[in-house]
Amino acid sequence: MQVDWWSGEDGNFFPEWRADLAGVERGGIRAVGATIVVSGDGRYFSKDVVQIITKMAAANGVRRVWVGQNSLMSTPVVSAVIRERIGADGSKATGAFILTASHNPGGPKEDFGIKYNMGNGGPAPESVTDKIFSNTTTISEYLISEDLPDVDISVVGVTSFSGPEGPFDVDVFDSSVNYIKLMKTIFDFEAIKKLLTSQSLHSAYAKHIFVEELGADESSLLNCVPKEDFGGGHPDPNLTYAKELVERMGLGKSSSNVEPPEFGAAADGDADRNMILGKRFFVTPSDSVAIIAANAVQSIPYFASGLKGVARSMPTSAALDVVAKNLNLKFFEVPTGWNFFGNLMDAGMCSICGEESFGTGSDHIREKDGIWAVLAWLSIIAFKNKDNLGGDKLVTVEDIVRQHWATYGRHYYSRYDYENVDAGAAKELMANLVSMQSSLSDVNKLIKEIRSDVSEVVAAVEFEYKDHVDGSVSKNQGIRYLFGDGSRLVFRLSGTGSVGATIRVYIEQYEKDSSKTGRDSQEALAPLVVGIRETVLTSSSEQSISALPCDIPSTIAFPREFEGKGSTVGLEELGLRVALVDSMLHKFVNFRIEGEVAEAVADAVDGLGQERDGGQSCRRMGGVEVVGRPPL
Ligand SMILES: O=P(O)(O)OC[C@H]1O[C@H](O)[C@H](O)[C@@H](O)[C@@H]1O
Repeated sequence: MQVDWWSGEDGNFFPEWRADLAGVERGGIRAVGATIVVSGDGRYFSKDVVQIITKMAAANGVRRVWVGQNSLMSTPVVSAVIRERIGADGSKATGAFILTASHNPGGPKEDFGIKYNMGNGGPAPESVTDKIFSNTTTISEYLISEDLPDVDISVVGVTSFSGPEGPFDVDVFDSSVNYIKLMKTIFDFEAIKKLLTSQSLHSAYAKHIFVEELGADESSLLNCVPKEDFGGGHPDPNLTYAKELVERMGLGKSSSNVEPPEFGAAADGDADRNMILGKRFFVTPSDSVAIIAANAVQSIPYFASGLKGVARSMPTSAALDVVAKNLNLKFFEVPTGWNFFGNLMDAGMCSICGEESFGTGSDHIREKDGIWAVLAWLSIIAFKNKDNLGGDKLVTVEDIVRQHWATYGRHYYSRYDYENVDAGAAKELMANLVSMQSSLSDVNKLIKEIRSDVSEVVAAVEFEYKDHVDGSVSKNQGIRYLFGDGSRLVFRLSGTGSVGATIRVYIEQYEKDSSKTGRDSQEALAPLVVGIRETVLTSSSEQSISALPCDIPSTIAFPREFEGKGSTVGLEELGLRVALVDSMLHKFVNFRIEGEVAEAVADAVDGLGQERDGGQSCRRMGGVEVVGRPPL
């Protein structure tokens, strides 16, 4: 379709701005003549924003805007489109505006966000985002072609305009085609097709890939029709928010007679994060990337000739490090944020990477990729069962994880989040933790007084990263306390929290003895948790302590790992341990303990006072609030 959109009265539309734009780079991103992708997870406001950005692009001399049909394009697909798609006129994308607030809820009263991805398909690096931010502090005017008509983005096709900045095209297309083509070059779809009997998935692309391409039953898909408000749900793929899936997989509280499927997975709003589940079994993201790396060469055709290297973000558990060491692979530890992996991949140094925040991916694109992670897991399961399909007993997700622990050892792992903390006080708390680096003997004395069975802190360091490729340095990336037995405690300030500050505490302990790798995470980590919480409290001033949330209780990122029927830990014992740990912390803050363990805690420490809250099972004991959801 050809449209003449410009209706400037004197034929001289914003001439001074045009002159300014000729050859100018804005924030390091060249606008004139560019081809930009604009799309996202389809959340509320996306369709309006597509039209606004298109009009601004036209006014800024952009040559083409590529839009996913109905404004839909997941973050990994955007990355693939930037890297792989060639327009009808031979054009390639310059960069992309991704309209999403990722794993945060959507809707008229919820979140909206815009991310910018670069020409390599990856997120903009700090140098660019810093520049964008600094421009926002000085901007005094912006260009927009308000008379450019809206484009119907529900219909696939190119609309060409001619206007004062020259020709301008809006190309609306179905992005799943490019992505599926790419996935077929990576995975053995036939092998996965043979395997698929039942699974549960969440993604706009799920139907096309898993039902149409791989033959899965449509009833195995949950929430796969994009909605502007995600149906009122919270799109973070974790055990707390993917409630329906968690129930279906036998990890919830309801005792349904229906046998759960062998495999379940979830993605977030823009399908870059993923959660992998087996029947009554949760795979931590840190284990997931390690297991994919350990099995990739045999199970995934794309990696058949070997891995260039592997990488994880700093707070992610060291499970991947052990795989790298055993398989003699190059290994990198980078700060939190996917852009750090991109540089390594562009330089051919890394094939597979992952983060504890439910991100897993490879160098096929420059973003984390939820569907890729699901296909990777299905490929591993298909490979492990290749001589066994139709047999009585499938090698399951749980079998694969337990085999992995038996071979490489297990990293028990938990993350605690303190949300909505006063930003100044959070900074102070972090500064105190940094200053404690110089008094390790005091820290050790303190910990030993509380628990003699915790090994010594041998180093406390603030993580700083020098990029292996461009030499840039990223400072203040979190504080690590490293223990003699390989355990780690990490403190970092979240970069994505939306109110005040969020402090994250990551707790990790390595167990090599295969007879001990089957324990419950909370039981295994209990001594360490006691040590660290007391350490935090001692390091903190009155001000930062009181800034830790009281009204809004701290949340816990990973619900307690369920061990299925054969739980090795008595809830009562576990409850007492948790109570011990928390009684130390809640001297100062309300700490929320939830779910089965919460009940056990409540029973164990009953008598300290209890209340009912809004019909929900809830008791308060001193500062501890107990509600009916699973903890860690
Ligand atoms: O800073 P946090 O809140 O811990 O979030 C960290 C995460 O933020 C975003 O989702 C990035 O894409 C991830 O790469 C990163 O891991």
